Amino acid sequence: MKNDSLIHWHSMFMGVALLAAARSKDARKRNGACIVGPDNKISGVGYNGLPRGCDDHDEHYWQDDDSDPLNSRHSYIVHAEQNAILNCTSLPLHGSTIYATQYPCPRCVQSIIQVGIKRVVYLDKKAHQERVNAASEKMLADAGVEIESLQALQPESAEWSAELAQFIETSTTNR
Ligand SMILES: O=c1[nH]c(=O)n([C@H]2C[C@H](O)[C@@H](COP(=O)(O)O)O2)cc1CO
Ligand SMILES: [Zn+2]
Repeated sequence: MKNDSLIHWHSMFMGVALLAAARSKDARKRNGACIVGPDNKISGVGYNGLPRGCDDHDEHYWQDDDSDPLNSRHSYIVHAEQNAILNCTSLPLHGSTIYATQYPCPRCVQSIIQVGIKRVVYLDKKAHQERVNAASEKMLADAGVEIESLQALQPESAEWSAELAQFIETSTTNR
């Protein structure tokens, strides 16, 4: 008998992004991203973390001094969206959609545009990063890349994703 009880495509792809986020070692924020082709095939997944070979246990990488690039975590962490692009298993990414757990920063937006991704679907948007988000938004608009919140696109998927995020948050303890 056929089972009609299944999740929406948007839930699946944001769910994959959230599962990837659960692998992140960043105690401040765990982000994930999933790139999907027009045929609903996943071509790349990533989460925020240090480049390969850089030791996660080296506290130097996680320092918070933004006045000194050598001692700032921002010099070292590869963003989730960037990792999803770098990890992609099929090219080109023209016409793809990227599902991101967070509204992408301008640097990631540059890469998103340059590889030909045509749509961004995000889960959360940090209100206090209004100016940064506006910079991302301007580039995306000028480049003709659509950006929409999962909440606006598919409210049920957004609700489902928020529950999954909560479950991951409470159930991941270094396993
Ligand atoms: O778009 C993003 N994608 C992404 O993976 N991140 C990562 C970088 C850091 O590891 C973590 C927290 O970012 P921040 O320190 O900029 O608040 O989330 C952060 C952003 C937004 O800045
Ligand atoms: Zn970014």
